[in-house]
Amino acid sequence: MKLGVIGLGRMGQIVVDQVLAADHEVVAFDIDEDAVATAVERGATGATSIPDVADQLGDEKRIWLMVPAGDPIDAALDELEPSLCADDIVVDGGNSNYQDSIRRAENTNAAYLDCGTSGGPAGAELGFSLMIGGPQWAYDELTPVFDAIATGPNGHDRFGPSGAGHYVKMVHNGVEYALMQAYGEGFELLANGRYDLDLEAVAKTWNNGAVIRSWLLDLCEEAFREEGTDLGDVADYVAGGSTGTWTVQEALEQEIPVPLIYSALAERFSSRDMRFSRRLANRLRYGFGRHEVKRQDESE
Ligand SMILES: NC(=O)C1=CN([C@@H]2O[C@H](COP(=O)(O)OP(=O)(O)OC[C@H]3O[C@@H](n4cnc5c(N)ncnc54)[C@H](O)[C@@H]3O)[C@@H](O)[C@H]2O)C=CC1
Ligand SMILES: O=C(CO)[C@H](O)[C@H](O)COP(=O)(O)O
Repeated sequence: MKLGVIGLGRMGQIVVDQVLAADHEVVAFDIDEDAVATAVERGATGATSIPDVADQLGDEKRIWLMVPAGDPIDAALDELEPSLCADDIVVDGGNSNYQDSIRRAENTNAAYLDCGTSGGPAGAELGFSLMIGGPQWAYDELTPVFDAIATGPNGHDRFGPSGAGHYVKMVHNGVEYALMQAYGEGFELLANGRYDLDLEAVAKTWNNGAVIRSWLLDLCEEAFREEGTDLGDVADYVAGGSTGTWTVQEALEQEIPVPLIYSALAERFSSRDMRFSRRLANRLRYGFGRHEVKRQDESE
């Protein structure tokens, strides 16, 4: 199969590599010329623009978008649309909102597959886990490509019509937030608790047979090994947040309680600013109890 890959960043270059390794052809494009050059070095054919990708693919175009979620997806689709027809297939492998994916599927001439991708750049050697929504025929047609990019045939599935793939990935990310928060809280207690512990050794021991072993715990072990048991100068700041926000919004709409996921999201947000509510609580304790007001340079 000949696959067009648009977006050759951390994830897109892996898609290129895996598809080439499975003996398919790749036509690669990115707005960053260096990224295109890298893909060409690895065996892809470079394209100079999105319409050039479409031209090089000929009839029955199969195209994988791996650009950032949001406007870049719409911009890429706007450029592709004049070249697309009903026999073509476009996959969005990024972290798009499932509602955007439903809208895009309705507004394109091609079959549109929304594909949640998990595993991250660090998991590339194993292959990804792919959560897919959209027409069954398009999923069947692209199964050789999914087999190549995923861990194998068990590493991908179609979960329903348009939106289902990104919906499942949205909830996956909510679970990811909660797991990270749970590991974080456990290690925070150990770091400040009764014993002088080597946290890398704790993570390693837990990862060998413990109930809570996981890839995220592998990554905890790596973090303590590389940064030190006190995490060195790693900042108290967690970026991201969009997929967790969507998960919580959806849970509210469905009236499903997700307190762990919400707490993890709130912890992220509260890492970004000094919290007004905590500052007010600090001052109120003085108000009612004449407890000392901690000032900013002495808050540790
Ligand atoms: N990095 C990760 O761990 C994971 C990322 N994702 C999702 O995959 C998608 C891509 O993520 P990354 O590869 O990490 O991002 P990235 O920022 O490393 O790469 C994005 C690439 O898209 C290119 N690009 C942007 N607009 C473009 C356009 N209009 N036409 C062509 N190329 C364009 C950029 O130049 C860049 O090379 C995002 O939706 C992200 O949320 C999903 C799972 C894991
Ligand atoms: O999808 C992913 C992992 O599964 C991406 O790494 C994503 O960026 C994580 O979400 P956030 O940026 O909100 O932390």
